[in-house]
Amino acid sequence: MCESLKITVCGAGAWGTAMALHCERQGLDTTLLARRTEQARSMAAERENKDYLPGYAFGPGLKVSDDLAAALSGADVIFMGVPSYALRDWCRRIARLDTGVLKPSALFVSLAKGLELETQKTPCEIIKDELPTAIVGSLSGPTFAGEVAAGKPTAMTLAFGDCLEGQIESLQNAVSGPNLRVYASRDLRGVELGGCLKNVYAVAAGCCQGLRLGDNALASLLTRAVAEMVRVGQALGASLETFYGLSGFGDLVATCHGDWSRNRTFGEELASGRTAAEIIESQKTAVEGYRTASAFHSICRRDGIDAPILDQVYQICYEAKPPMKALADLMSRDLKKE
Ligand SMILES: NC(=O)C1=CN([C@@H]2O[C@H](COP(=O)(O)OP(=O)(O)OC[C@H]3O[C@@H](n4cnc5c(N)ncnc54)[C@H](O)[C@@H]3O)[C@@H](O)[C@H]2O)C=CC1
Ligand SMILES: O=C(CO)COP(=O)(O)O
Repeated sequence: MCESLKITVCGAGAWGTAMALHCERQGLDTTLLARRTEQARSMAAERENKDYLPGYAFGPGLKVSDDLAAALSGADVIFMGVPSYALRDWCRRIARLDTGVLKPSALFVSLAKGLELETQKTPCEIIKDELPTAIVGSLSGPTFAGEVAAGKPTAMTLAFGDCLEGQIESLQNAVSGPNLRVYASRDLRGVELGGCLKNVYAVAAGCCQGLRLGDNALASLLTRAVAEMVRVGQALGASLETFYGLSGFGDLVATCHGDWSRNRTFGEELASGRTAAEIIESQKTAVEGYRTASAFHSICRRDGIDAPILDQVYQICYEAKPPMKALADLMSRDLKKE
């Protein structure tokens, strides 16, 4: 059953590439689909993604393409490995394909961890907007691309709201192997929100580390971030337990500590005095926490959700508030019960 699954990974950034490498090693019929022809050509020639994930050779069975229709034709599982801000464009291109290219039973699995700035929608909501009949889910957790590409042990959560139990199980089995263990969840909203929220808290953690505030400060920040994550997530319809799982607490810990994290590094650079816009403009890799902080800020203001850490990250990113002043404001709020 697993060996017959046809997988297409849309987006040849670091994470899409790592997932494609993993699926190929699982023996799945896997195609990595790039948006740009020149990138597809260089990956096919070099058998490596030198732009976004250098140093990890493609397995012999991994196919590379820039042909949307050919790559998606007959696919059982379509991983959307693109940043949230590029997802709607990808979905619109897919929606324009001829009828019959996509299998009606195809599963669309988002790998993205960010909210759309303008609509404040999650990646799966964006996919549903553009492809209303698609069956959508999310695969999330503490999963730095380089470690998955290297085959280091990893665990993650696969969430679907509306597909058949057998379909989830089949994908869970197909993707799980000796180095990757996939848990299943029905709380799609919680899994998506956890992945989006942790990227904003990773920016705060980076500020904390950049300012050399110490281990006590970082531990306190992460603990209060979990409390805030639960409060925001529950207000938006997610289940509490999900935030204590791999896609919530698990990814928060990884992203706030890991040297790999672009969001955490972005926070460190903010602490060094650079402005958010300047840092974002100077790099081509995704820092989802930047736009996502603004999207959550709008949601929390609209719905009256108390989220002081998100609010301070927003002010640092968009109102040029010095991180040290943000810390002072967090510390001087009214005292509370834990
Ligand atoms: N890198 C990682 O370790 C992990 C990343 N993720 C998530 O996966 C998603 C993709 O991230 P990465 O693969 O790391 O990205 P990346 O930073 O490696 O690459 C950016 C990708 O976005 C594409 N892109 C940039 N601007 C675009 C635009 N305007 N229109 C269309 N495409 C554009 C680039 O061509 C490239 O494929 C993000 O939501 C990220 O949070 C999730 C888990 C792990
Ligand atoms: O989501 C990730 C790890 O799980 C990657 O985090 P960054 O986008 O901060 O690098």
